[in-house]
Amino acid sequence: MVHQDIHAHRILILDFGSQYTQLIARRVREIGVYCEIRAWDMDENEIRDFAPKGIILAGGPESVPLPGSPRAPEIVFTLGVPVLGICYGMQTMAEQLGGKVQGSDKHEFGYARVDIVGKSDFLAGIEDHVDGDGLLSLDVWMSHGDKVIELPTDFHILASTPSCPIAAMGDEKRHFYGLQFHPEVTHTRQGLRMLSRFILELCACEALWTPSNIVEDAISNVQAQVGKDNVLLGLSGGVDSSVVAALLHQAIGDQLTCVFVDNGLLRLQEGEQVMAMFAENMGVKVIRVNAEEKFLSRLLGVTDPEEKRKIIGRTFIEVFDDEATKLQGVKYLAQGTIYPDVIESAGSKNGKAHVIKSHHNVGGLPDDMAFELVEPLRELFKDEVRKIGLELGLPFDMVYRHPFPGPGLGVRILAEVRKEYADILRRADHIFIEELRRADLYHKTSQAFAVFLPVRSVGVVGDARRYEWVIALRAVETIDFMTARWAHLPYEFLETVSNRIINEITGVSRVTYDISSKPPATIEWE
Ligand SMILES: Nc1ncnc2c1ncn2[C@@H]1O[C@H](COP(=O)(O)OP(=O)(O)OP(=O)(O)O)[C@@H](O)[C@H]1O
Ligand SMILES: O=c1[nH]c(=O)c2[nH+]cn([C@@H]3O[C@H](COP(=O)(O)O)[C@@H](O)[C@H]3O)c2[nH]1
Ligand SMILES: NC(=O)CC[C@H](N)C(=O)O
Ligand SMILES: [Mg+2]
Repeated sequence: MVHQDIHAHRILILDFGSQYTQLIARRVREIGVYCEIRAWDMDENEIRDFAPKGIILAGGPESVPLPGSPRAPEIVFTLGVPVLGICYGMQTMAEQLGGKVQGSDKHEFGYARVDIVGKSDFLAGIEDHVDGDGLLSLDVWMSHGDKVIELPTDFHILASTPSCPIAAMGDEKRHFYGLQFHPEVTHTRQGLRMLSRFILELCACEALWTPSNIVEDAISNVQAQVGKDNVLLGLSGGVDSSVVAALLHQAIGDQLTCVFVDNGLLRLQEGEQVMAMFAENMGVKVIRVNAEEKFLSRLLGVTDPEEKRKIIGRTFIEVFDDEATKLQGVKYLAQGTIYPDVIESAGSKNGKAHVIKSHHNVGGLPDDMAFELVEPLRELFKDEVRKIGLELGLPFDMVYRHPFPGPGLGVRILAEVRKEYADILRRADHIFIEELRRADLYHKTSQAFAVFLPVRSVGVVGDARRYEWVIALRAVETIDFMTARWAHLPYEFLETVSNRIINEITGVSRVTYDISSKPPATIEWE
């Protein structure tokens, strides 16, 4: 039984376009409190109805002194709840409450030490250093050009640096606070404590957002939504759909049927593993559809990445549709949509973000679709999805496996997709992953895979000339997949993988390692 509404104690985060806004939300969730990110121009009535226990104004690239720059809705300051402004959020708060902000194109970026000034509820007991005179200071991370140069009415300075005298400010009565630095990044050593202080003490939120509460809540919501009807779930064996399968299996048992589509673009033995795990071990109803022929024939002659993605997306839906028709009486389609998918597709809808690539499961659903959607992970970040996967009893290895995109090898063959290329790539990928596991490097990288390059290159294997294809290896480290650093894998390790791929796969004469980070490259090659 869920005795308390786990969404009741909630924080609203208004986004001014900073890259760190998602990070703030993840921190708030880590603290155990539900939060949502909304655009800075959220409707005032909606803000009232949202009923936040506190509001965070996040950072942004714009400059408060410039005409037309965004402002927080006035209601933020009249609702009677605590408000925390971070960077741009602090600057607009200062300006809107009667202070002054000075623009500058001189950027202050990186580590700074700020001195704590006076006493406040907000920073009491939070410090990194105490010098001989009892002066307290904090190690923080800054990224700004503009700064607040006059305090708004009733505010005091809480922290200061020589170049930024108002580095933190507060109005203790209303519990309005502003930080010029970023508490959400780990380089601000006490950042999490500051956010906890704000959320748990000043906003008086209870930490109800825990994995077991999330699971209980999701189960009862799904039961209420679907009643006695049947649900179809596209199961890929990836983290998100697997967690949905486990969750729905607990919630509605036999009303769930999963469809696993073998599109011919999967990793080696993927199908067998999915069937073993779900159908045999967990007793979930899984239909395995062999649609290799269908996918590959439609992809024949197609080389444009976006076109491939669209064909694959459409074909998936068609297969789900066919299966649902065969099953009859299926009213709901379940999906593993997670919160970043929702935020990012909203971004592209508002025209604020560019479409870099069309993800096959977002925005790809036909308007006249006969199903209603069940998306129990819609509010969760990937790390939360993983935690509830463990809570639901899925094995660690399944929950912490690398993501694998729905279009699969289709976007890792940089050419027309042919079965012979897919077969080569599958084997190369398998060797790479096997070696990563053997060297205990799999969980030290966030995602790793091989890419098939349609280039022939000369080699010599056992005195014989070879004129064959090139395989590129890609491995990245990332937390949120929005930015990523190429993984600095040991040379000896890369050597082992390269030797195995060239020696064991006759169609390959050369292996390269991708050393591009995201941005400017993306993780996948197409
Ligand atoms: N081969 C497949 N068969 C059935 N459904 C699939 C397949 N591939 C993808 N899907 C559907 O598309 C959704 C999105 O794919 P995506 O790869 O983003 O998620 P995932 O596979 O569940 O998790 P992960 O991101 O860890 O790979 C999945 O949740 C699943 O519903
Ligand atoms: O389910 C998916 N359908 C897709 O169409 C898709 N495209 C990219 N990805 C995955 O998203 C993450 C970021 O990838 P990019 O840096 O290439 O955009 C990486 O983890 C990619 O593997 C996809 N996942
Ligand atoms: N990170 C931020 O929010 C930056 C705010 C503002 N654009 C500045 O440069 O000061
Ligand atoms: Mg996947």
